Amino acid sequence: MSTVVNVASGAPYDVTVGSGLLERAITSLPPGSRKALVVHSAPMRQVADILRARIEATGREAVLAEVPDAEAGKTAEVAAFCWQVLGRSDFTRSDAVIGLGGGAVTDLAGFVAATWTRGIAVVQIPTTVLAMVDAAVGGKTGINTAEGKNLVGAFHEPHAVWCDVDMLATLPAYDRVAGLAEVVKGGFIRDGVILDLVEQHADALRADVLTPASLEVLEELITRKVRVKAEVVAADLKESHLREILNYGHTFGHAIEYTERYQWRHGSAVSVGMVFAAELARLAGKLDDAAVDRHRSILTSLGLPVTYPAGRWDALLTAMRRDKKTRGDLLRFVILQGIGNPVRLEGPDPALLLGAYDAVSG
Ligand SMILES: NC(=O)c1ccc[n+]([C@@H]2O[C@H](COP(=O)([O-])OP(=O)(O)OC[C@H]3O[C@@H](n4cnc5c(N)ncnc54)[C@H](O)[C@@H]3O)[C@@H](O)[C@H]2O)c1
Ligand SMILES: O=C(O)C(=O)C[C@@H](O)[C@H](O)[C@H](O)COP(=O)(O)O
Ligand SMILES: [Zn+2]
Repeated sequence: MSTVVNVASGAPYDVTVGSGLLERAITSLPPGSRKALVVHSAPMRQVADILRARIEATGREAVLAEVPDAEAGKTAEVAAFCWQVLGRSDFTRSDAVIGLGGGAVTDLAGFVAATWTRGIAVVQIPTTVLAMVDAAVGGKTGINTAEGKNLVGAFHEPHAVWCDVDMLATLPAYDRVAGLAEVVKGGFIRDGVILDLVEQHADALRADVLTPASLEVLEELITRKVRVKAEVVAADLKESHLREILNYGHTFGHAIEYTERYQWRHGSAVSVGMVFAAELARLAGKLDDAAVDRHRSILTSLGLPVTYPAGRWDALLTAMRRDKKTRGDLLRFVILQGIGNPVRLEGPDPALLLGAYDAVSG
C-alpha cells in the first residue's frame, strides 16, 4: 500500500509514501541514465549496498559516496569530494544522483546534483521522518558555510521522492520526534488536522518503539505534511512569497543551530523557534494566549524542547541577521495571525524580539 502525492510544479514529480518502496525507487531513475551515485552516510551503509545491487541489476553502474554523518556532511569540502567522485567516474548530464539518508544527506545530494554539469537528476530516498516530510521534497538544496546555515544552495527539484516507512524501523525515537517538529509546523501553518492527530497520539508517536497502530498514524501524518509542502512549493518554488511560510520557526531555530555548532537537531531547534515566533506574535498583538499555549503543550507532549538558555542574545541576533528572509537591515519573521493563517512581521521593534527571547528563556 502506498500513497502518491504529485508536486505540480514546473517539472512535476511524485512523492510516494508507503512501505516496501526501495525496489520501486530504482524504476524512477531516468531511462537514459547509465550511472547512479548513491550519496549516504555510515548509518545507511547496509541499505546503500542493497541499492547498489539493485541498480546494477538494471545494467547501470552504481557508485557509492559515503559522506560524514548529519550536519558534518553539509559542507563545501564534502560537496567537493562528491564532485571528485562524479568526475573520476565520468558522470554525464544523463546520469543521476540518489540521496539516501536524513535531511542532511538529501540536502547535500540535491546540491551536488544541482551543480554537477549545471544540473543532473536526483532521486531522493529519505530515511528520517524529517527528510520525508520536508527536506527531500520541494527542491531546496544546500550546504552550510562557516558563517551560517544553508547559506549556499540552489533550487533543484527532485526527479522522484520515495518515503519508505520501513526505513524508520531503525531510526532512534529522538530523531523521529525531531522530525515531528516539522510535521507540527505544517499543522500550525496550514493543516489543523495534523495538530489534532498529534494531540491524540503524542505518547505513541514519541515511544521508543512504534506499534503497528502508531506507525499507521505516523504514515498519515507524513502524508498530510507532504501534501502541505507539495501545495506550497507547487505555487512558489523559488520562495518569492508564499513559500516563506515553510520557514515558520526557522529564523530563531537556525540561529540556535548555528550558535550551538549544530549539536542540536534541526527539528529540536525549530521547535523552540516556533514557540519564539508564537511569543513574538502574541507581543505584536496577532496571536491569542490559547494559540501560544497550544504551541507549548503540543511540542512538550512530544518531548520536544520549548526553551533556550538566556544570555545568548547577541550571538542569536547575529545569526538571525543572516537568515535568508532578511532584506538589508530588515529582519523578517513568519508569524501566525491565528492557527492556519501565517503572515509576515517585518522589522519588529527590538523590544518585542527581546520580549519573545525572554519568554522562551528557560
Ligand atoms: N531542504 C529542505 O527543504 C529542508 C527542510 C527541512 C530540513 N532540512 C535540513 O535537514 C537536515 C535535518 O535532517 P534530519 O533531521 O533528517 O537530520 P540528519 O540528516 O542529520 O539525520 C539525523 C541522524 O539520523 C541518522 N539516520 C538517518 N536515517 C536513519 C535511519 N533510517 N535509521 C537510523 N539512523 C538514521 C543519520 O545518519 C543522522 O545521524 C538539516 O540540515 C536541515 O537544515 C532541509
Ligand atoms: O522548504 C522550505 O522552503 C523551508 O523553509 C523548509 C524548512 O523546513 C527547511 O529547514 C529549509 O531548509 C530552510 O530553508 P532556508 O532557506 O531557511 O535555509
Ligand atoms: Zn526545517
